Amino acid sequence: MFVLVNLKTYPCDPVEVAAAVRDVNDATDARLAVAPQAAHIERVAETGVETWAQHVDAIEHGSNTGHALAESVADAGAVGTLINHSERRLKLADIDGAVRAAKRADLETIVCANNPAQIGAAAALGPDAVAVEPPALIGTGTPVSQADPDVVENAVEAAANVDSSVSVLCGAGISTGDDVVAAGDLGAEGVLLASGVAKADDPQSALEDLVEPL
Ligand SMILES: O=C[C@H](O)COP(=O)(O)O
Repeated sequence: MFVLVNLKTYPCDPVEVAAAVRDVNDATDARLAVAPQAAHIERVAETGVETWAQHVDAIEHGSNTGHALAESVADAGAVGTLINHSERRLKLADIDGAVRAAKRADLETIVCANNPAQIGAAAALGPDAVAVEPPALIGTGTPVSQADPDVVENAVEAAANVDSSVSVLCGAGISTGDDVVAAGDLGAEGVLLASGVAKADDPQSALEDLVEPL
């Protein structure tokens, strides 16, 4: 399983969490990575953890003030990027452009979507993976893999119907090892999570519990 920890803009120490993700990754068969804010990518990547961006824009070098250029994110140390996270929604054309920009910079891509229908559309854009996240469950601690298993199974089916090479992750409310196992049982190849680790008093302990059954 792939466990991608999104730090969003939570007031955690990104380097401390990154070091915990790195150490737990080294002690498990699961693949763990972290997605810090853009301003923290370089410091996080220096810990040796697999580092992802939270977003890139559908742009090239040029006059794009305030945008996130895929090449700059890669230069800072990211190896992949989320696109169209529920908290950073894009228009369809911009999702397509962001996937292309990420590929140009050799970044792995995960396109997020709200539901299985959107997952099918996202898979058609040719990302490496898609992630289904019902917005109503994000940050609630109620795991999508248990509260809404149909959405995960239907997302897996929707992606496979379009392109069987596109992996499917799920996210929202996932905070325990049982939640991750349930996601895998529904056909997800990974999970996207945030508050369960970024808001934990002891992120390393939270991560150890997450991967313990894997
Ligand atoms: O990117 C992560 C997802 O939005 C899930 O967030 P959460 O684990 O806090 O529910």
